[in-house]
Amino acid sequence: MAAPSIDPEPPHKLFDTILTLDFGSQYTHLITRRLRELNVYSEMLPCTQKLADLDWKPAGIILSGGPYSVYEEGAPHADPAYFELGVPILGICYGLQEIAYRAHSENVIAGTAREYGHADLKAKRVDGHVDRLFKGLEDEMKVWMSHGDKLAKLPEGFHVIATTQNSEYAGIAHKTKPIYGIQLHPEVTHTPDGTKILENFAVGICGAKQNWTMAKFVDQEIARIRKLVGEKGQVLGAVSGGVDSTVAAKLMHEAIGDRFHAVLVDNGVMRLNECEQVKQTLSDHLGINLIVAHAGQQFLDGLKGIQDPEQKRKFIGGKFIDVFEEEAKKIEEAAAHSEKAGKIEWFLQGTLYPDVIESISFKGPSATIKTHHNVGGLPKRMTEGQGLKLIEPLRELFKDEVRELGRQLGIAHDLVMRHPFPGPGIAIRVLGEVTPERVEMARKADHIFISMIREAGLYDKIGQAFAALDPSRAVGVMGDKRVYENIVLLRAVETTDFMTANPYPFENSFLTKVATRIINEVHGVCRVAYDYTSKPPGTIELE
Ligand SMILES: Nc1ncnc2c1ncn2[C@@H]1O[C@H](COP(=O)(O)OP(=O)(O)OP(=O)(O)O)[C@@H](O)[C@H]1O
Ligand SMILES: O=c1[nH]c(=O)c2[nH+]cn([C@@H]3O[C@H](COP(=O)(O)O)[C@@H](O)[C@H]3O)c2[nH]1
Ligand SMILES: NC(=O)CC[C@H](N)C(=O)O
Ligand SMILES: [Mg+2]
Repeated sequence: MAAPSIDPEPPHKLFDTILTLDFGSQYTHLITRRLRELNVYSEMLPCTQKLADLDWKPAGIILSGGPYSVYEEGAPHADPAYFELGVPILGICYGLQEIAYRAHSENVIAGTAREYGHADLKAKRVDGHVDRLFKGLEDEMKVWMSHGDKLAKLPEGFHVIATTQNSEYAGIAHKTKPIYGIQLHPEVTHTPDGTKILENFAVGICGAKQNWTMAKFVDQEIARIRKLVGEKGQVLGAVSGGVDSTVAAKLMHEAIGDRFHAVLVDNGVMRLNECEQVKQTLSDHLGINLIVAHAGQQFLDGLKGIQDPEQKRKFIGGKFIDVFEEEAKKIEEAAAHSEKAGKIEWFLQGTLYPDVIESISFKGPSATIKTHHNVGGLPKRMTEGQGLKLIEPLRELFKDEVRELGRQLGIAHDLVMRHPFPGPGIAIRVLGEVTPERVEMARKADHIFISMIREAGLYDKIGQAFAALDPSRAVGVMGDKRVYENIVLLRAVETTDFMTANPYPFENSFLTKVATRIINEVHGVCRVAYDYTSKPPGTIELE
């Protein structure tokens, strides 16, 4: 995982920020998402974060849900100092139980029945009106619950602000301090009024300004990069033509112009005409100084004989660095006698917030399913070997925020909405051994599939689609002749976060047309199959 970059003025110092302390719920990041959708900036930190180690003051604090029971040994607890800070606090589910438990350990017990799913919540009226947490939500509302523990008693100094049939204490508030607790999950879409509750907390109660906008972020980020890099600093960036690296590159170009050097590695396993197209888009349309390093042969030679997916990924990750290191040297040598002479000090990376969240989440990094080449090792060996410092302008953003940022920067719709494409490219879509002939078959099939998806107007409805080549062969009859040829696997998924995904439900007739074209046009293929596996248990890529 990327090392933190040096930030002179990170967003939490520029915007009113709600701090979300993560107690391990599956939904914690959604709290941050919902707040940002309200234009309120929010960051998530593990529940073990001590207030004294925080160098900024949050406008409010949210304690998330979590899988533990507050009363069990080893259960996590928030630093008591947050309760002395004087800023509003909202506990959600485990967070509510944490608030009650710290008042008295007997306040929370195991419930007799788990409450999982929908419930009808009634905000309680006091002197004729509901609490300000439920402002504008006077009527009964549908909410979503997921808990087994419950409050046995109301903590001292609190009163009830909402109930459900099963939860006497579905919402509580301190009588004099701005401390709130709710048993329901406002962050999930199954609670339709949840965003309003979060807005009432963040804006109404914490007084956070709703000024987190992409336009403002762009200006601030450009200023931040200029300050960080200085007047002469040079930045190297690995740019794939994918959304993240293109947006990061454009931002960098806006900030420092030609002192930014983008390098695209033609690794021999890119899609049809991809390198030419990326070069054209970046150089001609976006004005970015892009160098294409033609290293296809090196990659394909090194892949010879490798069957194992992890071995392929590791080889490709390592080779990428070799090529970048060579390019960095070449750029420095070429500039040696010009006014741009000097060492390249910085390395740009398109790290996104989900990567950061995964590394700081209380649950800890997830088990390694596959080594993503960029996360696995690229920056570390790169930065250590070359003594480069990392710069990560997107590390606070979610993917759809990056897309929005791309639009703000004037990047064309097609590029902004482009499906992700993994760094190891077609090499992990040719299952088993990678040979130039097999890469070519997968490449042609992929091109036909994607073109037909575009023509059918389906591209933006699909999260990611591609064709892969199976390592086995099948018998067929073509032109009255027996053939024993290759099998193409088509995969297309609907997903928003790429963590979970469902197969895209194409019409049969569409898939039949795609299969016919692939068999007719891609020499060496006699069968086409569609992959119906969701993620989990499958992953999006096949290797
Ligand atoms: N062929 C390549 N040449 C140079 N850099 C690459 C190449 N492939 C991947 N990278 C680097 O690896 C990073 C991670 O790749 P990843 O696919 O996650 O992001 P992306 O390509 O920018 O965007 P997307 O997720 O939309 O494909 C890229 O941001 C880029 O820095
Ligand atoms: O840059 C990348 N380098 C990699 O090594 C890599 N492996 C998978 N992916 C992409 O990550 C998303 C999730 O993929 P999986 O479900 O296969 O893990 C999907 O979008 C995949 O395309 C990669 N991206
Ligand atoms: N979703 C949650 O935060 C659950 C909290 C606690 N583990 C319970 O079962 O009640
Ligand atoms: Mg990519």
